[in-house]
Amino acid sequence: MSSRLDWQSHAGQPLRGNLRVPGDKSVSHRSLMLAALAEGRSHIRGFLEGEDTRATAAVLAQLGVHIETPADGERVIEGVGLHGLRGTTHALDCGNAGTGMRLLAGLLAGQAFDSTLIGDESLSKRPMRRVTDPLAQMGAKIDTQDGLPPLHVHGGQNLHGIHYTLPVASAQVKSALLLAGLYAEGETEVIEPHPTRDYTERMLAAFGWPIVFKPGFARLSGKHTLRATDVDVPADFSSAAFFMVAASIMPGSELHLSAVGLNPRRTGLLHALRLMGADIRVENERESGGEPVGDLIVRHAPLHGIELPEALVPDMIDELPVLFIAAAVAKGQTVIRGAAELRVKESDRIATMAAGLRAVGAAIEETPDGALIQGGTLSAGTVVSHGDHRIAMSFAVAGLLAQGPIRINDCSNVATSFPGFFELANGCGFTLTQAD
Ligand SMILES: O=C(O)C1=C[C@@H](OP(=O)(O)O)[C@@H](O)[C@H](O)C1
Ligand SMILES: C=C(OP(=O)(O)O)C(=O)O
Repeated sequence: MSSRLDWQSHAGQPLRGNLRVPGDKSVSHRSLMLAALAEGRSHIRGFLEGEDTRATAAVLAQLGVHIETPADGERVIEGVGLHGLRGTTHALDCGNAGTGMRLLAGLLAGQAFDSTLIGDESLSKRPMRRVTDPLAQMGAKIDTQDGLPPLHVHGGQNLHGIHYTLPVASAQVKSALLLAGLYAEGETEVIEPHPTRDYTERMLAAFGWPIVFKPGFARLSGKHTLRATDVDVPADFSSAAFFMVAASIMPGSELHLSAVGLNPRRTGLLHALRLMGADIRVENERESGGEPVGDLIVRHAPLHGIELPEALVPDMIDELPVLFIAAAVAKGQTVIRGAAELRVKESDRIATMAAGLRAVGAAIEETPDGALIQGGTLSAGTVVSHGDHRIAMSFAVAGLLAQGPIRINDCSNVATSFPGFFELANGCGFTLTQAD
């Protein structure tokens, strides 16, 4: 658990530089899990050294997987095979990571042994029935505390495949079912009304598991074998997002962001910012480790408010907090709808952003599934992040343009997804300081 840390974000310089943000969190979690269950040795490069992904690595190590760290951002994993994990009576601590806990719930549902998954204060408040209900339909037995963690996963259950239509757009739920499906008799099919990130599907295919998938659909059957493979993790679009908004709003800026993952289910913010008038070019598009990547060149441009197309929301679910900042300094009004899922993230991100923006003088009206934001000038103020990494980094961006410093309480969880943000930001023109 990290200690309490507050930041102040002051007026910045025009942002300049060539940055590579850390590895993708979603891909890093999945690469650990699939490599652990594979036959043979996998080498992961570009691994996110964040607290969330390290927590997943520690859980797998507790389950008997040998994981080496030859260098920062690298892991070498000796796969134990589909049935080679060893049970432990110790609780498995997922830290702050919803992804870790929900995917592991699916993976552990198929084991011969019992396990208990726990998390930090924020994770302990996040809804788990979205995974435990469909897993129960597959024959899993998982006890919760009224739908919240800890999760006690009973081993030795015979799982069977189901055909399941997701009630909410969630790659975590889809992935939990597919991971349980590896252990199930028959076919597991997941249908998504709104397609979500397909890293689990792509990576299962790369590890040699037969799977059929297209946007909004995935189907696999159980009892095949995963074969070790090397994984190159792209830079995390969600981390790049803070710099995309920062360079867009800060006059005189030009930032180059290299090798950013551009999976189409992640790039909603790019489209939204362009609709607002942003000047973002994608260059050198290529494939790396089965994922599209590219370099982004972001120049300052005057932004105007938009009605955010609802169809973009699932493709930018983690980027909405920083879009709120872009909207708060844009010309005119921005309307965000269809984003109720934000209320069940590390904090209630609609409420937390609305309170934070009001604290720095912005005009924002909260709605059940979004917000109406009137662009204008931001003032000095103090913002409570509720220990939510994306809120903390979003207000660090806001401080660039505010008329006085913005104090951001409780920034230690930035290390869950973006270790080194503070230094990288200060290196390209931010003025972030640690507050007493
Ligand atoms: O599958 C994943 O890696 C993730 C899915 C999203 O969550 P939901 O599945 O709850 O939408 C996202 O918010 C999270 O940061 C990572
Ligand atoms: C919601 C997030 O992550 P998780 O669900 O894994 O905690 C996030 O990183 O913004």
